[in-house]
Amino acid sequence: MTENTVINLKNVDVFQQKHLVLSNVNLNIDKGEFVFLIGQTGSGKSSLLKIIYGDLHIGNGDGQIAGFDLKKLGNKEVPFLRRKLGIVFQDFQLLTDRTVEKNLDFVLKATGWTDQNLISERIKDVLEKVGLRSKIKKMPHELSGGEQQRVVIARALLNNPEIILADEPTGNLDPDTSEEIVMLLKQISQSGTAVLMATHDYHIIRTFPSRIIKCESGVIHEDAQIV
Ligand SMILES: Nc1ncnc2c1ncn2[C@@H]1O[C@H](COP(=O)(O)OP(=O)(O)OP(=O)(O)O)[C@@H](O)[C@H]1O
Repeated sequence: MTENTVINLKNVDVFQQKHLVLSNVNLNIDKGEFVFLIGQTGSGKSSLLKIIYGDLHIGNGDGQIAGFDLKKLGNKEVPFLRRKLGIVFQDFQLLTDRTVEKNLDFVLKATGWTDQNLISERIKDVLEKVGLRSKIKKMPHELSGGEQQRVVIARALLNNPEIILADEPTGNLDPDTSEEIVMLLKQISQSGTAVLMATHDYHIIRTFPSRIIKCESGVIHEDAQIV
């Protein structure tokens, strides 16, 4: 572990209730790294992400995530850990009853922002980053699937996260749009945010050669080869 480490898991056992999903997980991810997380359905990818964002408690082992010690993480600290993380899922989970701007405004206010000028600036900044500045007043249903996913990525960037966790972020998108989303996540990683992306999409993995971690038979392997 160095000063650049943002995810460090040591000898971690991942449980779903009493079921041991992954044992003895050792994983180190640095600032700015882009990492694919692969493995068959049920192999433990989402469970591993849940450990990282504090949704599952670690049993055995140790974990440091963006400066938080998972062993000492109580329910009260979880929201503070989540502010260091941007979470992007397959189903877009935008609030459907309000505009893009109001979706982002809601998250900033919920995470303690109060100055309306700073809020407006931040919303414009993140929309600029994802190429959607002109869609600020649109409702989610007026956007394509790819655009909605970009808004979700913009939302994940609001609090300048150290890590983006993406669980099948291209699962509902066509191949070209999927490539655009992954290109955007790659760009984000190049500006210093680590990205850990769970995917089943081998076309994407081949198109964007990156570090790969595979969940298989209850353990993780580093740098699995994709044929
Ligand atoms: N809430 C839960 N309670 C009990 N067992 C669970 C729960 N969630 C997942 N599991 C089990 O944990 C194992 C790992 O599931 P997980 O969702 O992490 O796999 P995954 O690799 O993300 O799969 P997928 O690619 O289908 O999303 C599976 O055997 C699953 O049945």
